[in-house]
Parts: sequence; structure tokens; C-alpha cells
Amino acid sequence: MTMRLSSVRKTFGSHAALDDVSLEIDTGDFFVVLGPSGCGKSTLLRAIAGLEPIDSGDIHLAGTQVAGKGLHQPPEARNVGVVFQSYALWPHMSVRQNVAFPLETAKRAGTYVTARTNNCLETVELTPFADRKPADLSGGQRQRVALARCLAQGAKTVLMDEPLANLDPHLRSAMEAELAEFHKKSGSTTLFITHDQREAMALADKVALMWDGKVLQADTPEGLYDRPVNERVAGFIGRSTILSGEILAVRGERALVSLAGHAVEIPCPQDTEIGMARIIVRPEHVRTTGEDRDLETVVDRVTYRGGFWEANVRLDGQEQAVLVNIPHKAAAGDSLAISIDGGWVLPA
Ligand SMILES: Nc1ncnc2c1ncn2[C@@H]1O[C@H](COP(=O)(O)OP(=O)(O)OP(=O)(O)O)[C@@H](O)[C@H]1O
Repeated sequence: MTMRLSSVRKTFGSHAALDDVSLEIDTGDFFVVLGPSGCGKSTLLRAIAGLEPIDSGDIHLAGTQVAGKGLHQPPEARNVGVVFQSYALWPHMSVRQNVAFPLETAKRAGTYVTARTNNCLETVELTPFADRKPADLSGGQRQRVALARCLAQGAKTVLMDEPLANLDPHLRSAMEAELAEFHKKSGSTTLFITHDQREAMALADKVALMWDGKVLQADTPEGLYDRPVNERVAGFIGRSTILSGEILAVRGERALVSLAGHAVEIPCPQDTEIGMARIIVRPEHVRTTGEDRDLETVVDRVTYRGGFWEANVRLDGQEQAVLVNIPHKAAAGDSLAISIDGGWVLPA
């Protein structure tokens, strides 16, 4: 385990920016903290880096306690590399000097500094730009300088605070691929912060979804999407509809559910009980073709999504409209027969 946070709390005035946060991050993982603006992501990163003292709880890095009751190790003693959204490069230094700087201040031998700097510049493919100043680089290239500098330090733990937020969408996805490659090559444990769920899903081994200072769920991207622990997680990750259904029978982690009078078998948490429950249904669980389309719905609204239309359809007795992807345009008021062949029973 590289990072362990136990019941960490940090308040600003009466507001808890971190409210009893516990997390375990394995060595070598690419761990993403995802959440809306103001939920406490940056405070979490700053607490781990040593830039923000915590009120209570404790933090261990690589088996050593770095924060806790009466203990606050300063950032330089924690051996973590931090990459901020703003890159924080020195404008008067060349790319090479920026990367070499932390090694020089650590008083490493000149030959080592040169070799290591060259190697890190090679890793992020910036060798041809080594003598340029940051001002003469694109945003993505500047980002790579910041990564190379972090890599040069040899930090086995890397913390990144929205490092791609300033980039245009095209460069963003190119940098995502580079980040994944960087992570693989360096073997570092990475904690990456973002409010962009697509980015989180694309990069993460594990994702912690934060909300109002709390971690709602820490799981694999698939776990978060397929088995959300509550309605808030279900609503934040991907598109979904919450329906009410009646659990008729449970066998292991499968439940037979009655939805609008039709039985469907779907996955459920282990301790699911017979009775009424909330069911999350995603567009890919809804079919508009095939023999078994026995749920009659009425189209409420249709939105073109590029290549297909997303329809909100009304199902008798349900508060929320069901989201369905359809291959052709439909109009409000049209009737549409559907079948539901998947979903997830939300924990009670
Ligand atoms: N130094 C501070 N003094 C007072 N309140 C603060 C301070 N730093 C953060 N906060 C508050 O703590 C909460 C969490 O802030 P934080 O910066 O961690 O959120 P975030 O999830 O990183 O947000 P964003 O995505 O907008 O950067 C916010 O309500 C914020 O206003």
C-alpha cells in the first residue's frame, strides 16, 4: 500500500472540506479522485502533499506516517512529486534547466543530472525542445515539461491536480494517452484529480467519487458504473434512469425484479431483500427491437446525439422517464415498445 488515509478531516471555518475521508491506494495504481467543483479534491491532494495540515485522522505514505495527531511532515520530507494545473514552470529557464533544477538543488553529481535529465526528456519526447523557454511551447508541451520534472525527481508517488484542464479537447486526449504511458514507464503511484468523468474512466485503475468532502465510493471504473452504491453515484456517473421495482426473488447476486408488471433478472448487492427497491437502468439496458418488447411507453422528448437519438420515454407508474437510444428520429407523443434486459438494484 503506497498511500493510506484514515478518517481524515479538514475544516475551513465551519465547512468540512474533508469529512472523514478514508482511502487506500495500492503501489503502482493510477488512482483518480473525481467530483464536482468544491467537493474537496484539491484539499485532499494538498493534505497528502503536506501543503495543508489536517485537523484529525492520519496519512501514511509508503508505510510511514506523515500526518496525524501532533505530526505534520513538511512537503519536502514526503518524497511526492506534484503537478499542478498551472504547470508552475520557471519562465526564465530552458526546458532542460527546468527539468534539471530539482536534481541540482538536491546536490546530485553533474554527470548524473545530465544523464537523468536527458532520459526524462526522452521519455516525454521533448528532446528536440530542450533548449526552448516555456513561453515558446504549446500548452501540451509545457505540461510534458512539468511531467518530466516530476519524473526526474524520482518520486514514486505523483500527485496531479487537474493537469489537463487548460488543454483543448484534441490535445487533452493526446495527453491522456501520454499520461497513461508516463505512468506505465515510471512505475509510480499516481493520484490524479479531475472533475471530468470521461477522463477519470479513461485513465483510472480506481476512482474515488467525492461529494461535499466525503468519498461516496472508491472502486474500479466498471464498479462505479455498473454497481453504484447510491443514487448520487448512479446519477453522477454516466446516464441513467432510476425506476421503482419489486424484488420478487433473490439468488446470490441476481434478483428477479418486477418492473411495470414485467419480470427481469438483474444483478443486485448480496444482502438484497424481497420487496420494493430502486433500480438503475442505463440506455444500453433498454431494447427497442426483438420479440419481447412488452413494455408500452410514450415518447416525451428526443435529442440527437450524433449517429443516434436519445429518447426520454414514459413508463406507466414510474416517476422518471426512461432513457432509450433509438436509431431513428421519433416525435413526442409517439408510442414505443421497449424491453429492459439489465440494470442494477441500488443498495437499500
Ligand atoms: N484556504 C481555504 N480557506 C477557506 N476555504 C477553503 C480553502 N481552500 C478550500 N476551501 C473550501 O473548501 C472546499 C473544498 O475546496 P477544494 O479546493 O478542495 O475543492 P475542489 O474539489 O478541488 O474544487 P475545484 O474542482 O473547483 O478546484 C470549498 O468549499 C472551498 O471553498
